[in-house]
Amino acid sequence: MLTMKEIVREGHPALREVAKEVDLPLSAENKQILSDMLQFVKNSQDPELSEKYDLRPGVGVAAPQLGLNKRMLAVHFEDLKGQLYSDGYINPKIISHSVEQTYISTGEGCLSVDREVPGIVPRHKRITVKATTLSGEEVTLRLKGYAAVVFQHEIDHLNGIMFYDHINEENPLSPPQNATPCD
Ligand SMILES: O=C(O)C[C@@H](Cc1ccccc1)[C@H](O)SCc1ccccc1
Ligand code: NI
Repeated sequence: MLTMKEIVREGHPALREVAKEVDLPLSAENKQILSDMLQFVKNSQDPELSEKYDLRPGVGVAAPQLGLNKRMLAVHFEDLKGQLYSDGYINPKIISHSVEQTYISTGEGCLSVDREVPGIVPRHKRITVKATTLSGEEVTLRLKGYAAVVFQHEIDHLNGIMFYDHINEENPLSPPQNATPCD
């Protein structure tokens, strides 16, 4: 099973690379990797397992955080309306997004960043994502608010972008124009 030992930390080159598209259908190896990533996120939210294996709670993880140059990510979370998002996604692509922005009022963290980085992280409020799921289904996701933020955070990892790259250096705590909090 994956633990925090497998998560690379800021400074590791994998976090600043643009990850390569993954061949489909998934090889057995890539299917196992993505399945392990999804299980890791689920385990990180389990009180007993997270304590037993010292897992930091997370709602998603991207393959570059395991040092893997692959466009794969896994998420497991409920949005603020209780809709569950729990799957692995391959070659996700944001095909459209709103001009309107959103943000988490308390800022963002990252499993690959072992420090607090205060600041508002502006994100698109609505995004449409095309991807292939762990089971091989081609899907189009229309995401808004918190779900849109989670997917943008993870897709950023596939493009070598860290959440703090989006924080306004002069006014880190000031919400951007045309933006409303998602929480
Ligand atoms: O490092 C990662 O990619 C996982 C992040 C994803 C994330 C961070 C901030 C906002 C949205 C997604 C971890 O989930 S950070 C820890 C965390 C745990 C619960 C809720 C939000 C963030
Ligand atoms: Ni992250």
